[in-house]
Amino acid sequence: MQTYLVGGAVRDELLGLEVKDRDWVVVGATPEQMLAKGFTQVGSDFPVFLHPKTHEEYALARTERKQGHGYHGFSVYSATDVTLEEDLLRRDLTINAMARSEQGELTDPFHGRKDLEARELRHVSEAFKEDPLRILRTARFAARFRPLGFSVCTETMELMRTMVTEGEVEHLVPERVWQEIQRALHEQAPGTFFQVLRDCGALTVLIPELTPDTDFRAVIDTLQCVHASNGSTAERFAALLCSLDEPACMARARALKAPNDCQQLARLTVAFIGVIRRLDPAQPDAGTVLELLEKADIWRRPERFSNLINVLGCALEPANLKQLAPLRKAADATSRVDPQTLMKQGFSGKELGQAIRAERLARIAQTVSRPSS
Ligand SMILES: Nc1ccn([C@@H]2O[C@H](COP(=O)(O)OP(=O)(O)OP(=O)(O)O)[C@@H](O)[C@H]2O)c(=O)n1
Repeated sequence: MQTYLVGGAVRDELLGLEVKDRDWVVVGATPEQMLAKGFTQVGSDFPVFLHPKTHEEYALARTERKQGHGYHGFSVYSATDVTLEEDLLRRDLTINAMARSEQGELTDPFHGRKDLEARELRHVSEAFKEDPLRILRTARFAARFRPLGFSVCTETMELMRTMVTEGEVEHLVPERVWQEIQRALHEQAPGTFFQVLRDCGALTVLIPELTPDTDFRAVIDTLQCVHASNGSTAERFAALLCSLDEPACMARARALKAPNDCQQLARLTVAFIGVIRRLDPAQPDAGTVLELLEKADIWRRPERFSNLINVLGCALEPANLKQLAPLRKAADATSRVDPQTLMKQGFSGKELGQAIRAERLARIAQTVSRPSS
């Protein structure tokens, strides 16, 4: 029995990066031997075990072959005669297909180290085609390692284009797609993820609303700006969809099964952008401003409002950016309207609602509808 460190840990160590998760491959062992050593088996699809002390994952060497479309229908073969090289061959990218033995020796049959040095993301073999999720993974690695100078090599980009043409991307389930998008949004260059998907044609399937006419440079810059401000997933997702109109944005957010907070922030972002572009910068209309603040329910959701302002600060064109200051001032002024005071004045029920609204409107008019002095 031989144990090897594999995948991301070997890659990151060679890049001089911090290693977070360590995955291991065990060659020449049976499940019974692993259990006898105190490992616990996890996952029913393939033989993967958790180390009794470190709880790191140890997978028995295996080969995989695809039978159906998409992410379903893999047949897994695991036995003591599966070699390390065979296990590495089933992997996605050469930089992820290296192994290090317990003695420190590197096994690198697909020249992952050379590709690391050349900063190239390259598929290991044609088996890459068997898993369309790998298109998203490759785009994600491109987004992660872009600051180090990595890009997808020509041959892999070609292969990914073929996979898209053959309809493979359509078989991915929304949950898996969302998982990759969510991770990609937090990589170092999130825009690169979508650029790679665009270059291979997958974006037309996954987010068709981002059409060839979309100002993609602006989308990438907005994403990068939100990334630089350490924005949440919802802020990043809103930045991604901010160039759409409200119905298109909502339809796509739902189809992607984005979580509720992401859907809502994206919807508010596109709604605000649409109205802000039409506001008179010298004298914004108080009623319109109030409607916007109501739509965002800023009094009950102040944190979401500050997320919204952050995305808008990245998404708006310079000419419209100056509208954010009056919006903030209006938010501040209206948040000081106290329903308790109005109740003491005798307002209740529907009238209380109207009085609150009237008071908010008056305060907005005072703060934003006059040219600021
Ligand atoms: N669809 C996939 C998923 C995983 N792998 C292989 O399994 C390893 C571990 O997968 P994962 O933990 O998802 O990725 P890491 O490379 O460890 O990257 P991360 O830093 O994101 O954890 C990868 O390196 C790769 O060799 C693969 O070939 N194809």
